[in-house]
Amino acid sequence: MTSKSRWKFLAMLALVLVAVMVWYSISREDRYVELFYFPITEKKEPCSQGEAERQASKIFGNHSREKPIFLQLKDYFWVKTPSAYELPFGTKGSEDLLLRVLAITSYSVPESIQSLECRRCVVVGNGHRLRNSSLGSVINKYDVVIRLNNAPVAGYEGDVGSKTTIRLFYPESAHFDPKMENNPDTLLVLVAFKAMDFHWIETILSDKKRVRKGFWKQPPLIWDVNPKQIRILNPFFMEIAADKLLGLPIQQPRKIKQKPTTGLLAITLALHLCDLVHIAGFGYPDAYNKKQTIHYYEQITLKSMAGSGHNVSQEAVAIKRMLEMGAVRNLTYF
Ligand SMILES: CC(=O)N[C@H]1[C@H]([C@H](O)[C@H](O)CO)O[C@](OP(=O)(O)OC[C@H]2O[C@@H](n3ccc(N)nc3=O)[C@H](O)[C@@H]2O)(C(=O)O)C[C@@H]1O
Ligand SMILES: CC(=O)N[C@@H]1[C@@H](O)[C@H](O[C@@H]2O[C@H](CO)[C@H](O)[C@H](O)[C@H]2O)[C@@H](CO)O[C@H]1O
Repeated sequence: MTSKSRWKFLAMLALVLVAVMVWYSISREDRYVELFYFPITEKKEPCSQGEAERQASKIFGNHSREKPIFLQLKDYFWVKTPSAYELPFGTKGSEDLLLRVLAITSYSVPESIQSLECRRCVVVGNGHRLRNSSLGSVINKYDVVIRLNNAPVAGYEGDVGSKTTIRLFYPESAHFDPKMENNPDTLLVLVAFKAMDFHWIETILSDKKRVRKGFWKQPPLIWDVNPKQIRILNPFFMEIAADKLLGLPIQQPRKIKQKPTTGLLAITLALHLCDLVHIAGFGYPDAYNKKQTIHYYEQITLKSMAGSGHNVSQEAVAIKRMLEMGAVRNLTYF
């Protein structure tokens, strides 16, 4: 081989190598390397009482832990607790509807959670990263498993587990067959975004005439749940997720409503309820990755989220910050 053709050969080799590297990085779900991933052991994680509280106080301030997780009748019946903001950041203007809902639901944190010496929690996001993760048995080992919206477990147990301690939802995200996707004692926690969300749960639980208008997607008209399972999330957590994690304005013009995703809200909640907070299934593809499906259970892309009022890149920054400071740990990659 002459020296000229040797150089040609080496240049070709380098080109092929670069092409393979580019192909590899594009074929990945997105361009993040496996940052903030920790290997999973079969043992229960060591749990330090008060750890999440210490971390939460750094992010949300010292007094956020004093807030009740769920709204209580006594705060709206005898004493009319004033709220500075309207839904979804407060209850201002929705008190009457809320009062009727609180009269037929409950607010207690179940004894099974109260009695734990140290609360190990995992928040399971709906992200595609859970697919083929085989994390099911790991997820089932946590004391509290928090799930979101209509994310299924049936048929996905190997990847996402089958235990659901808490599920956050709103009418448009309620699963039509709640018995199939939850356990008999799962707490179904309503995240209210508008007064109609209180009205919907009232009509369901009291079997009153359903209202079809006022929702961006038709919620269930019949919903087979036990009222004892229902809780109403304190909108305070939506307020601090928006303010302290995303720096969003709380008072916004009616049309442009920026708000945290339900997953970010769930992490905020977990940092107030738990001693240890792990997450799994969080992280969106990059915006240019238009064909990548976002859920572990259905084929939809980022396009479906246009008009949702979420800024997923800003949320990724907030989650990375929490991972870096050790407030939460990640079972999948980010
Ligand atoms: C069309 C639409 O409005 N989609 C919204 C859906 C939809 O309403 C429900 O799935 C019910 O069908 O709900 C949302 O979210 P969604 O139900 O998709 O996902 C729940 C939470 O998981 C985290 N997630 C999800 C996918 C992904 N690739 N990475 C993630 O990190 C997010 O934190 C997300 O909140 C929602 O409530 O936040 C936000 C989505 O914008
Ligand atoms: C004013 C109004 O109803 N806006 C709707 C948004 O709330 C809704 O976003 C969705 O609103 C939900 C609350 O109802 C959750 O925040 C969810 O994460 C978010 O995606 C989008 C969905 O495509 O449709 C608009 O018409």
